[in-house]
Amino acid sequence: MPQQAPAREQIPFNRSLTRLAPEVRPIVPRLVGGLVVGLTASVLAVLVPQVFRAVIDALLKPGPGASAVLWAAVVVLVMGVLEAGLTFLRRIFVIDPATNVETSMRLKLYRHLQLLPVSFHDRWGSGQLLSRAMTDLNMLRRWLAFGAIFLVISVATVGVGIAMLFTISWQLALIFLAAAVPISIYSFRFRRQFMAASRRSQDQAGDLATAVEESVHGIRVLKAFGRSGEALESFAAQAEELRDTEVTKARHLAVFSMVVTLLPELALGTGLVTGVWLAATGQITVGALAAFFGTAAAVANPVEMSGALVGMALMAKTAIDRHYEVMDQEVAIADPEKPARVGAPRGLLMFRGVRFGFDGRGGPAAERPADDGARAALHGSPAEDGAASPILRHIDLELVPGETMALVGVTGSGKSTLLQLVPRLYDVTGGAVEIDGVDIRDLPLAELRRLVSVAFEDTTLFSSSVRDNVLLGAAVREGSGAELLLDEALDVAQAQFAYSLPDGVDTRIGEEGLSLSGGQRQRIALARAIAAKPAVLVLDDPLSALDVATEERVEARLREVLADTTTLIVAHRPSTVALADRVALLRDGVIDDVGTHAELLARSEHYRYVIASLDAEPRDLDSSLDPDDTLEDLEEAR
Ligand SMILES: Nc1ncnc2c1ncn2[C@@H]1O[C@H](COP(=O)(O)OP(=O)(O)OP(=O)(O)O)[C@@H](O)[C@H]1O
Repeated sequence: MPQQAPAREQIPFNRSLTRLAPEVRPIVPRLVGGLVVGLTASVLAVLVPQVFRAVIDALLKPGPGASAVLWAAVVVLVMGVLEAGLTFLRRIFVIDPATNVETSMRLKLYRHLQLLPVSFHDRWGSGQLLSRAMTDLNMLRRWLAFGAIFLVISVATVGVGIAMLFTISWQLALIFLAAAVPISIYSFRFRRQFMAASRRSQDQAGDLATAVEESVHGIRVLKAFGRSGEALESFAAQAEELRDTEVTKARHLAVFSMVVTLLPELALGTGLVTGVWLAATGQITVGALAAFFGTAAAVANPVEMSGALVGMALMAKTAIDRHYEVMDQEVAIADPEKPARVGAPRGLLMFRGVRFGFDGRGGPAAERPADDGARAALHGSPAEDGAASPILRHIDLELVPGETMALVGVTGSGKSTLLQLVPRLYDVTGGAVEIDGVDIRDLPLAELRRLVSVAFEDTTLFSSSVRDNVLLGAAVREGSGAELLLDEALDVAQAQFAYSLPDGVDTRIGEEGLSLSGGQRQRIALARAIAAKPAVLVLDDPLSALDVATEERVEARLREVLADTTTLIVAHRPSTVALADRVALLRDGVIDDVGTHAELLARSEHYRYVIASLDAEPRDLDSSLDPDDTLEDLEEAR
């Protein structure tokens, strides 16, 4: 299972917000518009008590007060309508742009995920990426459209309100202001606690999403081994952990909300007693007293909301941090600054002193290649020699154009790893892989991946038609040329079954479509590799799931294709070895020997051992390889 994302340093709030600046800049005018109308609506609400003050004071004065009441009613009505209209306008101003920011950030994240090397995806759980792409960005949108604006409006409303309170009575305003001191002190503690819990919960939600994804993917294994119960238990434990964190978060929020509700209420109570005394002693008018309570209530409202608003802001901050943790990951495998071209490809594939090792976290180990200092400087290869013991210590191998070479070695010797270096799924940590004499790191990635085509042992099909899956890497993907390519590829891979599917080659396969058998999937994947018409074909045991008869048919057709395509093929079966012109024996991180199957059988004890331990069938060993190799030879080697 991929590990969880590594823990990061605490990033100050303002620095997190600064990261968002380029995304938010284009929508600033709309946000400011939303803010202005929102503020105006809020200030109107704070001003309403001033009208009451005027009315009450007018009524209490001797003389006719009825017209004042009527006017006041009209003013309050107009203010109410205005406030409602402005609130509506605020939503119109901010919803669209906030959604645009969410979509644009999601697209950038997706694009970056596509660019990031396989080593990154080895390390990060899919749920962590899923939760960042969906939940975090959704939260950010809601904060931009509502939380951020309301936070500013609330602060401004409280500011204006307190200023109004001072115009009414400085004594009463001071009482109200006194409540702000403990609130401010407590808010620091709340911020720290809530931010930690929020980070924990968003990470745990990501892990939970990974768990769901893994168990859905592995549902057959879980069922077949009767381990659904254990899976549920482990999931329940993770879900429980998340629940605990959510409860902790809610508790912090509840305590803070209690403080910000209680203190203004206490201030109001104290203000009531003091206000009545001030009015009774003639220090303020009755109208002023009424206005004080109206204004204080208008101020208390945003203060009470501040718990939720601050909580939302902290969750949005966590979402920003989590987003940029991924966006900050270096695209270590990228196009070269000065790209080279191969011209008309011949398909000469060379491994020159290639070294490679994983760093224990799935990434390529950092090392400075002793034999390739200039290259290292050019490509910025990381330093720290010997960060991990290399799987490939020194690979020298040459495949001449059109040659088919089988790669054999004991399990775990690094065959698949070596193959993955050719399309640059991982970069060598020393030495170089070259195609037609050009270091593959000097080729634009698009060109390299046009030159090289792969079929992995573990086939991945996408949720789309057979046609789209097969033509995924093809130069032409529409029209009669594409149809010809498709027919040919399906024919070579013996995947004609695709025409008999419910909608023929338009049948949707993959995760959301029709389920195919392992052998059918492998043949579609093989057809995909063939349809790309590469100069170099890299096949990782592509026939392992086929039955004997189908394998024979695929091999017969594959030989024709392989005749003029340079092919490196990992072989786990003697019949696959039989496809090759030469065989390379991988042992202890080096190419131990290269030669024809017969030559290696004759001179390499280790080769005889490896061949004997392959998934041998009498048919394969007797007929597919070399007429001189007898089963007795192989049994002896075994
Ligand atoms: N992403 C990865 N992160 C860390 N180690 C890895 C990773 N992929 C492979 N390895 C390790 O590299 C070694 C070589 O693996 P590789 O899959 O290349 O072997 P192989 O020769 O193809 O094996 P097999 O014949 O069983 O398919 C193994 O020890 C494996 O555990």
